Amino acid sequence: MELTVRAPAKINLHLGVGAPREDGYHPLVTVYQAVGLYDDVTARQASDWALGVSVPDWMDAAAVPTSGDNIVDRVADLLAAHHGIERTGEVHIAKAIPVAGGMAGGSADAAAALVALDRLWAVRTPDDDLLALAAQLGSDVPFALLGGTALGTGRGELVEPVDDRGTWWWVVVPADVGLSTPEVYRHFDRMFPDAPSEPVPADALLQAIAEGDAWALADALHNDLEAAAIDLRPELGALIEAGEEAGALRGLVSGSGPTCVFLCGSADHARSLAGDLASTGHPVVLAANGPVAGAHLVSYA
Ligand SMILES: C[C@](O)(CO)[C@H](O)COP(=O)(O)OP(=O)(O)OC[C@H]1O[C@@H](n2ccc(N)nc2=O)[C@H](O)[C@@H]1O
Ligand SMILES: Nc1ncnc2c1ncn2[C@@H]1O[C@H](COP(=O)(O)OP(=O)(O)OP(=O)(O)O)[C@@H](O)[C@H]1O
Repeated sequence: MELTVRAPAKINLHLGVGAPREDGYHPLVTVYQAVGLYDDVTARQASDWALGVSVPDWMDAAAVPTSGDNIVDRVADLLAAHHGIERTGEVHIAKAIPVAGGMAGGSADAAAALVALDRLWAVRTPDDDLLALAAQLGSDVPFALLGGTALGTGRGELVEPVDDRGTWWWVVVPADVGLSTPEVYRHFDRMFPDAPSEPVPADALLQAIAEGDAWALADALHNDLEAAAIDLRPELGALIEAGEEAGALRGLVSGSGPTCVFLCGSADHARSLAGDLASTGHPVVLAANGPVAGAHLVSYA
């Protein structure tokens, strides 16, 4: 048996971050959107456990761990322990989501691997258990299972779908070198020692997407980690300015960065902005629409 599960990248349309909790995590009010950039996880039966990774030409293969500390190794350990079985399988991750880019690529792989190994091992884990295991693996992982557009609270692991009437078009510009998520949160704490304990609410954003109004969405996009990411990588500020000057409705750092995303008014607009940014010295420029589905089976043989 061989099966492939596909899982999407995310953008945080709204990322409100509060002062750190006692456990060190930051309380969040976030609106996630799954966008059409995907990693594929393929799993086949084997007597042992083996994991391989492939990346597109533009990605640094060395940035993805393969010797036992990939998040997919942790998924296999956790799901096997949950069912009291040994982990087995030959698993391959085909990456397309920028690594350490603020688009939850590792979380997408974790969600895809949960779905793939659950099928491969025929253990029929109930959805609620899958969501609880996902939350143990990382704050962004439950959303990668759910997909669509969703409100995230707690440390981001509590997710519920929200009304989204738009089909939104994004241009995505990854950086050569990723940023560490914990480092960006630490930098946020240094820059904003008086951050309120309650994160900024997402009301304006939720209204904009419920109405499907692109200009209202452009106005309402909000990321509390953006200033910290730009302070660590000042070139991101210039990139956002360049994208907006080239006609994006709005540019924004994605999550903890350093990937920047640009909201466009249509698919044509996204194609033309992507061309403009590519011709001004950005070697990798991608386009993606959202919302799209969470982790889902795409082939089974
Ligand atoms: C920046 C976001 O991508 C926005 O969705 C997420 O908050 C990050 O989610 P993630 O990468 O799945 O994060 P986790 O694997 O749960 O945590 C990694 C580290 O990020 C920091 N972290 C994460 C989530 C959160 N609400 N507060 C935090 O301070 C902590 O230092 C934590 O040790
Ligand atoms: N399957 C994987 N894909 C990518 N990185 C992985 C994977 N497994 C482990 N990692 C490690 O996790 C780190 C963070 O990777 P990831 O691509 O998930 O970052 P991110 O997209 O910024 O995360 P987020 O947006 O959820 O904060 C990488 O630098 C890498 O060392």
